[in-house]
Amino acid sequence: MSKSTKIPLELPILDMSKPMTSSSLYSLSQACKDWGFFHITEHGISKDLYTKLCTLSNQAFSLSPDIKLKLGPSSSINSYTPHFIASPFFESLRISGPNFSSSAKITTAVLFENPNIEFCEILAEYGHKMMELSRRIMTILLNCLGDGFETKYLRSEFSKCHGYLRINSYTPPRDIELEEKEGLGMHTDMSCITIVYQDDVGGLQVKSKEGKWMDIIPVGGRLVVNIGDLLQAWSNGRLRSSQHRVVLKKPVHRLSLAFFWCFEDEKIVSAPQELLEEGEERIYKPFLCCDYIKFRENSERGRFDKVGYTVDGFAANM
Ligand SMILES: O=C(O)CCC(=O)C(=O)O
Ligand SMILES: [Fe+2]
Repeated sequence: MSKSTKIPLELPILDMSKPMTSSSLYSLSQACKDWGFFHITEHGISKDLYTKLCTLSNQAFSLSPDIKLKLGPSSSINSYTPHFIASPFFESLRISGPNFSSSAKITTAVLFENPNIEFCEILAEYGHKMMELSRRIMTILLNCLGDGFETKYLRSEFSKCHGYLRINSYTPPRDIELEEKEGLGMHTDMSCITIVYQDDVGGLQVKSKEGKWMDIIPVGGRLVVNIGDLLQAWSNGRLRSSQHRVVLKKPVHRLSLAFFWCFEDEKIVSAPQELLEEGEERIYKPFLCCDYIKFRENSERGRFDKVGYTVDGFAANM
């Protein structure tokens, strides 16, 4: 991979402690249409919680491959993605809701022989805070889509959403400075929304409509939010699920925490009639959420990269 030019992207920053004004709603709507990415601050997740979660996660990743492989990909627990699946430089641990604590217990019991109580408590706190944050962000996105949409759709469409956390660890090769490498290939997320904490190493990039890769520069205290395929389909393309990737440029370890907030498996994803302008057709056929997840998960290619394995390839009304 040749060196990519560094093009930082200016995205709106949403202060979660303040009420939305009409101009902040407008700039958020534009960013969701153009990029499907924005930042949030004052989100209620403390630096202390991040520091603890990152330290414990790094301890888990530093264990031997034999121990980590007990968690997956071929074990029934299946909460670990080892190197060489998404990329040679990427490995990942998954903690699932709604009971983050019990998911964390199972995972940490395998890793550390006994459940690591501190790790479990921190993962449960993080999981629950992310669930609440996702709901608050969805409320704002519904307000971007139209007057009264929050009242109409938040409960009826999004109250059964579930979440899971993927802790991503990137280990670049030593000679990385000679040639950049993809730590995580181009993909779209299968979620409604994803909330990402990236450490200060950076490397997350989003693809513009013109096909240029733009850098999402990490800034302390800010989280990245991006729209996933399920919400792109539900909003009839008004909220964009953009292709993104992670590029490794420096010989330093990188950690990220990606929280995915998704519709329940049995939900039929279909854009509400009210969202369609007069004469506008649905761009996606209504589909069962779990059928889409299966379509993506049945192949590692679909899970982590490659165009075609997106909701456009699955349900577009062509
Ligand atoms: O590591 C990152 O910054 C982003 C990870 C990501 O895109 C994902 O896990 O889907
Ligand atoms: Fe992603």
